[in-house]
Parts: sequence; structure tokens; C-alpha cells
Amino acid sequence: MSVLLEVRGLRTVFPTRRGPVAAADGVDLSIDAGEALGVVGESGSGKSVTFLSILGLIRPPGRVVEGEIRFDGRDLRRLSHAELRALRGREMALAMQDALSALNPAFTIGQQLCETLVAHGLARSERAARTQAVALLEKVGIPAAAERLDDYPHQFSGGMRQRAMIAIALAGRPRLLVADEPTTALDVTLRAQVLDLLDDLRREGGLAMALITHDLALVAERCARVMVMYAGQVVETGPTREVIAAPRHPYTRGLLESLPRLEDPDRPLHPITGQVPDLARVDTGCRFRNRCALATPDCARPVPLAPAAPGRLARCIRAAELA
Ligand SMILES: Nc1ncnc2c1ncn2[C@@H]1O[C@H](COP(=O)(O)OP(=O)(O)OP(=O)(O)O)[C@@H](O)[C@H]1O
Repeated sequence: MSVLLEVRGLRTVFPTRRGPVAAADGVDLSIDAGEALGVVGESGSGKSVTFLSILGLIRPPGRVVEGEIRFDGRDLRRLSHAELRALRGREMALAMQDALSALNPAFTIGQQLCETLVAHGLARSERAARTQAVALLEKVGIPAAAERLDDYPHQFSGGMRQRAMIAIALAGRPRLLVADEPTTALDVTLRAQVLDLLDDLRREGGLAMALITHDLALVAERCARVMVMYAGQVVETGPTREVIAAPRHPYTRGLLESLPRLEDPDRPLHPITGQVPDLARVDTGCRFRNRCALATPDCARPVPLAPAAPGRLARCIRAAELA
């Protein structure tokens, strides 16, 4: 598979009252065409900031200050706002948790879908756009789609709005979909339906996906590869099955032990003790060391993301001992 997205040394900074905060700090990642990458980590670990940076959606005074973002060979940091906007929706799309803020309340769902289709030259006439819009809504599981086309977002239920937003994200037939907790408001059946649709588009159309979620079980089910973030950095990445079976970073291990497992519901849960460090106060050492049972004085030195096994990287000097 060919590399679609490649990010090196991404650093995104927000000014805060406590000083500048690098919410993404030296992030490296890549996604192949047709690949699903799961992105996990506690709240505030920098998952959304990383992908908003890639999509060019960080609002000032926040700013991408360092790094390279290559999409299909193009250096996205060199594109103008207009060029990036053209790329978004057409080649890269975002589906996020908060469908209400993603949809425009002043336009019907049909208008918003048709606008995307026409803007990207995917429908020649309004009639053709409407036909495609109905098909898209049906695909994401909206019943009586033709009748619902002229509804406004507030006339949809929360779950329907979320599906409509996913339909709009897919309307431009993007090559990369950033899905930021896109199915949280859906019940189990609908969630499976939407994720099955994304799987089909991936397998048949080569759609690449970054699935940002707190749900490791979902990643295990849907993503061949996983990336674990902590305090603005990638701490581990590799094939999902291997990472879950034998994590090479103490944070990943902690994350796994803190989550319930379907197959073993009586297993005691062990939440990770301590707190995520204040990003305005972090030093160059391992950011997890204050919560880590394996920490040694050497962990105060900078720790690179290093090979931990074939196809796997971990940011821990004791990764080998975790094997
Ligand atoms: N607009 C902003 N201004 C200041 N700081 C910000 C801003 N947006 C994000 N941050 C900082 O970036 C950190 C990471 O945020 P981000 O939304 O990427 O986390 P996340 O891993 O996606 O969390 P969640 O799982 O809750 O969505 C936040 O804790 C905050 O410190």
C-alpha cells in the first residue's frame, strides 16, 4: 500500500495564561491508502489537535509551529488557505463527535449534501445531486431518506444528525476521513452499520481513516494499526492486535488495565493513578514518568520513539522489559 499521509515532527502550540502549551509535540505518523489507524489516549492527550492540525483547522491564536505534513506527496503547510479549503471535503474530510456544530442550522440536510456534491463537481444538476444525496443518506441508515432531505438539522434526532454529518463528510468521496468519536451518539446497531459502511469504502474505494476514540475495543475491531498518545506525544504505535496483546509502553498497559473487557467482565479494573502533566510545565523527559511504576532516574532524559519490535515503536527506555 502507498503512503497517503505522512507527518513528521508536528508541533502545535496554543498560548495560555500559564504560558505556551504544545498540545501536539513532535508527532510523527503515517497512514497508507485504504488503512484504518486507531488513535487512542486519555482526554487531553492531543488526539484532536493532531488531526485538526493536519486538516489545517487550528484556529488562531493556536498555530502549527513546526513539522512536515505530506498528503499524497504535497506539503500541506505550504498550501494557501484557499488551496487547503479545496482539499478539505474533497480529499480529506472530518466527521466529529459534535454533529450539531458541524451542521449549518440555517440549511436543510439536503441543501448541505447537494452543495458539497455540486461544489466538488460530483453532480451536474440539482436533480442528480438530490438523487445522490438520498443514496448517501440511505447508506448511513437514515430511514425514508427522500422525505427527510428537506428537514433542517434540528428536525433530526441526535443519532440521525450524526449520520447526516458522516454522509456529508463522505459526499466529496474523500481519500482520508478523520473520524473523531463519530459514532458515540449511535446505538450499537446503527454504530455497526456506519462502521461497516466505512469498512466497505476502505476496502473497495481505498478510503483511509483515522479513527479517534477512547474505545479500545472499537479500535481492536476496526483498525489494523493503533497509535497511542499521551500528553501531546505518540508513545506507542504498531499492529493493534500485537499492541493490545503485549503493550511496549507502560501507559498503553495502564490504559488496557483500566478498561473493561467483554470476554472477562469480572476482571478487576485498575485505573491509572496520578494525573496527566500540565503541558505548560513539562520538561524534556518522559511525560509519563510521574505515574509510571517502572520509572528510573534515567527517564528524566529525553526519550525518543524507537523501534520496539518489527513494525512497532515505543517511547520508553524499558520497552524491551515489557516484551
Ligand atoms: N483552543 C485551545 N486553546 C488552548 N489549549 C488548547 C486548545 N485546544 C486544545 N488545547 C490543549 O490541547 C490539549 C489536547 O487537546 P485535544 O482536544 O487534542 O485532546 P484529545 O486527546 O483529543 O482529548 P479528547 O479525547 O477529550 O477529545 C488540551 O488538553 C489543551 O491543553
